[in-house]
Amino acid sequence: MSVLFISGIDTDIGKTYATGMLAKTLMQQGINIITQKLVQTGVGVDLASGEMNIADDIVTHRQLMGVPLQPCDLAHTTCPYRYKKPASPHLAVRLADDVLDPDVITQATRQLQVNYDVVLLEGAGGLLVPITEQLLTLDYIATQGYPVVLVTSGRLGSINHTLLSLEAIKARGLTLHSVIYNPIHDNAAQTDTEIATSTMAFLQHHLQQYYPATYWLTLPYIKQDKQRHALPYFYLPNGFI
Ligand SMILES: Nc1ncnc2c1ncn2[C@@H]1O[C@H](COP(=O)(O)OP(=O)(O)OP(=O)(O)O)[C@@H](O)[C@H]1O
Ligand SMILES: C[C@H](N)[C@H](N)CCCCCC(=O)O
Ligand SMILES: [Mg+2]
Repeated sequence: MSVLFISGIDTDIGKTYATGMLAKTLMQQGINIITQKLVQTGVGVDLASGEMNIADDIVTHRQLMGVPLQPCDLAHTTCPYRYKKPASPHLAVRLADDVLDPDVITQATRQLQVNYDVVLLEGAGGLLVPITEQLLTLDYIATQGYPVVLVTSGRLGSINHTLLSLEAIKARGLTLHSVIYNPIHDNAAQTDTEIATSTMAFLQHHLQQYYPATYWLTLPYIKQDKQRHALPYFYLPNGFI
């Protein structure tokens, strides 16, 4: 499998951190890997050139990987579609008076595949986020047949969001490659730790029962200044890729 689609149960659930950490770990295992962002909203404009900046999530991926921005980043191949409004892509595209052509994204992925063995393609928000008025993220994944990695957490509400995402993936006949549990909400300030622990156990059990071939991974907590602190170890099961 050379393209994995990284989705999550919602926006801000940790897809970017999971994608960067996966890329870093697989890179350390000798895999020639790159990340891509489906479409980025909430992007700033470079004052000097007037051009849209490189996608924020791509910048974070490279920081986590510990590599500089690549030529394919500077050429925006890793995220051709970038928009100013921090909103659902279909709205951000409309407000920019633009048209998003999914074939452009597919061509960008194919171009990356020429130079890299694995592409991790991060979505925007969750699986049913519209990238155009007519096309949901999941519609796009289904046309490509990409296996899905789903990022979740232990915050109250995650069980429902996770199982709904699994139903949607199954309904399209797609492969659920793995579920990544992000412990970001596991401290008492964010949610009840008893709820987080129970949510994790419930989801793990559900996967063992109904998705025995799916990997379960736990993302480490990453200190905010990722460039100064050594990154924690991210355990990937044997045969993950
Ligand atoms: N494992 C983690 N360790 C530390 N901080 C985290 C972790 N996961 C997420 N965060 C924090 O939560 C924020 C949101 O996470 P992230 O940007 O990965 O979300 P996302 O799912 O990629 O959102 P989007 O839909 O906008 O792409 C991050 O900016 C970071 O501050
Ligand atoms: C701007 C934000 N951080 C994301 N990149 C976009 C999230 C879109 C969510 C749309 C929705 O589910 O209502
Ligand atoms: Mg992201």
